[in-house]
Amino acid sequence: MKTIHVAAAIILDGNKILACQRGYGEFKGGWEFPGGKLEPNETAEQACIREIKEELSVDIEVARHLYTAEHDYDTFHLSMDCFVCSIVAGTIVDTEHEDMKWLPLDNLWSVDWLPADIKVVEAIEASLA
Ligand SMILES: Nc1nc2c([nH]c(=O)n2[C@H]2C[C@H](O)[C@@H](COP(=O)(O)OP(=O)(O)OP(=O)(O)O)O2)c(=O)[nH]1
Repeated sequence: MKTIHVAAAIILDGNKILACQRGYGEFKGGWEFPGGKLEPNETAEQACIREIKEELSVDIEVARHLYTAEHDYDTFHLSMDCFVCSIVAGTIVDTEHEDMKWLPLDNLWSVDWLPADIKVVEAIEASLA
């Protein structure tokens, strides 16, 4: 099975994190962390910063790597590096997602996360909540 490498941002603002709802494709309607696939010769951290700029139009700073989610979907294996980040410049303009929510750390299960994200949310609860 092919492996897809993705970098995702857990954007923290006070006691809230940003959750985004996919607007297209196979996982449309599911909730995720903003991010995307690594390009050749790019580190996961670089991909994370680039994707957030492309998707949300803001500059982020990466505080630390929190968790790598490994998940077998039907047609590919996902390896997703998740970084705790904060916005350092700009205002969010989201052109890509169906919806977006700032979720309080004590209410992270109020959206329907993509399968690979369940363990990420558990890791957030264990270390941030
Ligand atoms: N960005 C992101 N992707 C996730 C998460 N959880 C999860 O299973 N995925 C999956 C969905 C996609 O198959 C893949 C991410 O790829 P992507 O965001 O570039 O989405 P995509 O394949 O539709 O992008 P593209 O080829 O159209 O540029 O990882 C998550 O929390 N964030």
